[in-house]
Amino acid sequence: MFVAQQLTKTFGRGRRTVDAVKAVDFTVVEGDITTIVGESGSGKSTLARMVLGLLPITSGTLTFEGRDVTHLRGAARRAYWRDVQAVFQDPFAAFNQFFTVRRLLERSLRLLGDARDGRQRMEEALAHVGFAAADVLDRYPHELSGGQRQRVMIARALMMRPKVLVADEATSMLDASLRVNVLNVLTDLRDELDMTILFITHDIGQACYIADRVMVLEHGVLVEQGPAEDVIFRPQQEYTQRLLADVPKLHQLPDPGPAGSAAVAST
Ligand SMILES: Nc1ncnc2c1ncn2[C@@H]1O[C@H](COP(=O)(O)OP(=O)(O)OP(=O)(O)O)[C@@H](O)[C@H]1O
Repeated sequence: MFVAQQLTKTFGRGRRTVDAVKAVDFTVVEGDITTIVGESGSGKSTLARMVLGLLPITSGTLTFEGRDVTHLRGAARRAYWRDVQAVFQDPFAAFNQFFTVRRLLERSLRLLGDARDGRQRMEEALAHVGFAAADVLDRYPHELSGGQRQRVMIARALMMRPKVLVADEATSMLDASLRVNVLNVLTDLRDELDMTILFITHDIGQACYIADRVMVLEHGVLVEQGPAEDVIFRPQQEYTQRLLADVPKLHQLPDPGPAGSAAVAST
């Protein structure tokens, strides 16, 4: 679906440059969940934003379904965004707190222009993330849990009927039980709609949970990539081994205090 060759992003000029992504080569296969994993600052979001056409690419090439999409602009970029949709980390940021879910989704539908089947699209998209439209459309953001908000954001992306969903730390702000719920939504989308998903996370544990393929970024360099079972069970790089060594620590259950149980109860 995507082929990236020597994809590079350099921020700044002169001596004050940051090489955020350095000559990265990769392929994203249709119908796969491909996870980009790496520590904070490794260049994951920069890479995702280049793939989304949100950040100019310094050098290298990116193709989507065989077409060059390295430097898209204007109408071509808007057409690309119908095929390639994003879900970001903070579902709060995308919500206007005075808008119901219906109004939020209707505004997105208007971007489609001719949306005669809008209502059907909305209901279908909500069903894909496990909501009955009647249960959620008239709710305000504060009436939804973090996981529910993130599922609404995924539904909003799905209304465009994209071919690819880019999820950038889309589960990072959720507690463990809600996170699994959203990860399961993503695997269902792959299984039921054959959706191609690019999932960005700092947590290799989540990559273990959902990925078909894993790409490991270290300081902007793609140090390891391959089928998930190879990268996770037979990591070749010391950096990947180190990320994997942290998994049990990350997934230890926190002390279940009153706040923790309240968060789970509100799902
Ligand atoms: N607009 C920018 N201007 C200058 N440097 C930037 C800019 N955006 C990112 N960087 C730098 O590029 C590098 C990669 O950042 P990026 O946000 O892609 O990493 P990340 O792996 O997504 O990190 P995190 O998980 O913390 O979001 C970092 O050194 C960062 O400081």
